[in-house]
Amino acid sequence: MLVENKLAEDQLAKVKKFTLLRGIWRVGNGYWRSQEKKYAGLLLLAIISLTAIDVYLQVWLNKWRNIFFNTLQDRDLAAFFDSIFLWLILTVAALAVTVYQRYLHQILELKWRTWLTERFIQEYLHSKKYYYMHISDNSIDNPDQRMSEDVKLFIELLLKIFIWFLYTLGILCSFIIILWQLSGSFSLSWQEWSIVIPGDMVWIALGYAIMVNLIVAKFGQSLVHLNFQQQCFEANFRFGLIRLREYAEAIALYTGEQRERYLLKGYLKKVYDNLYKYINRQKVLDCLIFCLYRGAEPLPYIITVPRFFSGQIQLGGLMQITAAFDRVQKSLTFFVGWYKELAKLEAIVKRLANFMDMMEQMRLVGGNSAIRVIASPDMTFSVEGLNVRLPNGKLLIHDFAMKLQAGDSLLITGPSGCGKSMLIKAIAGIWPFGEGCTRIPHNQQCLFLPQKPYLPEGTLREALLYPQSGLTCPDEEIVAVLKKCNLNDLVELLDDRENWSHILSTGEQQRIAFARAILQQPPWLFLDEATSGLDEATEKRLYKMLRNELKTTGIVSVGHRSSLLPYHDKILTIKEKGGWALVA
Ligand SMILES: Nc1ncnc2c1ncn2[C@@H]1O[C@H](COP(=O)(O)OP(=O)(O)OP(=O)(O)O)[C@@H](O)[C@H]1O
Repeated sequence: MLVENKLAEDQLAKVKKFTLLRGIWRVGNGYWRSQEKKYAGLLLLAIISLTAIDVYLQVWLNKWRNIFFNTLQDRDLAAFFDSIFLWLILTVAALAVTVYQRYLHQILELKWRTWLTERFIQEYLHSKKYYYMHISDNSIDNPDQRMSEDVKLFIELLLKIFIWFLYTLGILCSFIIILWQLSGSFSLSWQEWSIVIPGDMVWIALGYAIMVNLIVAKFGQSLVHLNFQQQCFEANFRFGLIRLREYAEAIALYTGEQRERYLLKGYLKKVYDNLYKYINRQKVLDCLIFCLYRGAEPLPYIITVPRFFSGQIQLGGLMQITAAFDRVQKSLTFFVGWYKELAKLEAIVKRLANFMDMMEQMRLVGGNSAIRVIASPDMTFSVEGLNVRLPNGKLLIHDFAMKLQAGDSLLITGPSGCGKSMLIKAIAGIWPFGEGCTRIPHNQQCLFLPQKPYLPEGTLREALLYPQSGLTCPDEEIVAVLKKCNLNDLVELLDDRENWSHILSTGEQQRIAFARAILQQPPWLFLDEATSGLDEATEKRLYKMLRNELKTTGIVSVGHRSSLLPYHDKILTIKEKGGWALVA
């Protein structure tokens, strides 16, 4: 279909244009413009201030090294104990700063995560996007994982990297100044030209860090892609396990264990293969990082020791220089240590941005649907020029039209797979693929009873009144309806909390759906093979009850059995090649 192809192209173009910063902004900026922005801003400010204090304490600890080692060299016991006391004060201060910085960091993480997850859930449920994603051809994998795991990791990693970046920047700026002050100089001469360059240690640290960053960036690039794939494979494997649990009974009845093992093995193999590649790549990177870090350790000693031996600096100075060099060098190679985390963040941001794009596209699928759903000027339910299509554009039903008054009933029949379920969904206004117009009486509730009813977790009473959360109904009325639907055994269980869709038989669930319809008295009722699990006598009884209890309700049913004919005054037969015939 044209809309779908266009959406797929847009999707591809967006993935190609993806950059990490743009992706982070897209996923994360909403929170900082939300109602919580002031509180979040204060928290962030407190965290940044504590980070700055931490940097300040580190600078002091560096100065302390100079003092401490000089007391050793001078064999000055009183000064030695003074320096130990200073160390104690600095350590206690560092402890308080670290603990509170971490505490506030976690609070911010929690608030942001809750906000963002709620936002995703709200968006996902809005305009039936969850449903369009479910029926679309080019949808994304595992939206559930994206809303739970990916959102959590996104915020965890982003805040961690941001705070570390600030901390490292603070350390870098402070220690570059210290190192510059403590450094010696070197001279370059060529023919009669000679130039003295101060800050030898700073230049060496800088040169070394550039080299390390370039090497690691080259080797680490493939980790981003492997990480992205890993998240998908892990999610697919988890989804396979969930399906096994969900369809446990059917699989057991088919004795499909071997086939399931084969499928799960397939998912697991992908997880294993990709992780194996990742681990191998990581091994090379770890080896490189280790060599590059260790390689830098003797550098400051080698360069500074001549000044120490010649008496230009004391032992404390030597120790302070090496510590400062270590700090500067490590800060400059920040990217190296965080490459793994950045790779992970990039993969997660891609998945979340991709999910947001898909939700946007699903909004368009709903909003741009050429099946217009408009309010009917009177109490009639009508359809005009309706073409029903598959998501790929294939036409199933051509130019359908009908008009129903309140209390009318229509039965849709036809061979299996001809498009009856899609037609009833299109009439009810939830199938977006096709063209035409559906007029639904303004503000009138349409209740849909599918072949497999949905019973939410909770009490049986809540399941009966679903989706009306605020609806209350006297017990006598509920009991009477349950009895009419031949569900006497459930009367005692009204307030029991169970996973009803696992406990009740398909026929019982279908009878619950009928009870729901009687209790809620909707003006329009759609039944898609809603009695397929029932014997003919029960089906007859329930339809009779529907007609008696819901006299003004318009009913549209899909069904195969001829026993349904007497309960409907119009019969629609779907024929081959999109044809149809309506008999009143
Ligand atoms: N989300 C979907 N994406 C692509 N094709 C679909 C989708 N849902 C259903 N189909 C296909 O559309 C066709 C019509 O499906 P539909 O469920 O409307 O048939 P039906 O007439 O109700 O069949 P039955 O009587 O067996 O329930 C089928 O060939 C089905 O495979």
